[in-house]
Amino acid sequence: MVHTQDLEFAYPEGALLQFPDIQLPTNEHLLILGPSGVGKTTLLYLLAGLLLPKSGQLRIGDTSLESLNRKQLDQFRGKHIGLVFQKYQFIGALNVEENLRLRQGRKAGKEGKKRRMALVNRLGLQDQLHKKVSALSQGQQQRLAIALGIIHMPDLVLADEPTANLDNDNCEKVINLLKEEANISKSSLIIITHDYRVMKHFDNRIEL
Ligand SMILES: Nc1ncnc2c1ncn2[C@@H]1O[C@H](COP(=O)(O)OP(=O)(O)OP(=O)(O)O)[C@@H](O)[C@H]1O
Repeated sequence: MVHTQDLEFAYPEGALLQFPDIQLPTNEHLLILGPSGVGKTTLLYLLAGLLLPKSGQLRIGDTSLESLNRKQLDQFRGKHIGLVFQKYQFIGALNVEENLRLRQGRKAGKEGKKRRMALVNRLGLQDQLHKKVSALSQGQQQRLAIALGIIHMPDLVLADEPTANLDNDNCEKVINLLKEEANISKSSLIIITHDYRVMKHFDNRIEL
């Protein structure tokens, strides 16, 4: 469950950004739409605990993020949140499988391998496992970003502009993959975008 109330943020010398309240039950999906510059990425960073609000409350599951210090926030994010970012979070020196294994952590073991293989199969990346990330096509990198955001079965997946630069066909595919994978992982899903093509895929929407 994601719950925010009266969230406000201001960059140094920037205007005050105020965000509508969010109430998202477990396993549900939410689309946050808005034009460029309105504060979408800032809200996503607040939800991920990467920025701290000026005021307001933010709860994910039973945890109030404002009660955590930096280190606890990092630990909480690593375990409970999955990020699918505009700028991909790959380690270029590693191949696809190594990137995924690193994200899963040391304890993943046999179950982790099963999960990894099932996920890459569903995302059509099974033949790319031993390739360096830089050798993947843009579409493959986009699917790897989804895999990295969800492989650890987080409570909440946050996706920032996942359909940017995609044609209509790939836009549909990426949204469907995100929704399907979130359902399989029993993760709540929040997508932030200025891409109004995505609107029809979500009943639950907030406009900034
Ligand atoms: N690091 C920063 N320092 C100062 N101001 C910033 C910083 N990052 C963003 N801003 C400003 O805060 C506002 C919100 O930015 P944000 O990136 O959250 O918008 P956005 O809706 O995600 O935009 P876009 O769709 O173009 O990515 C904008 O006016 C932006 O110029």
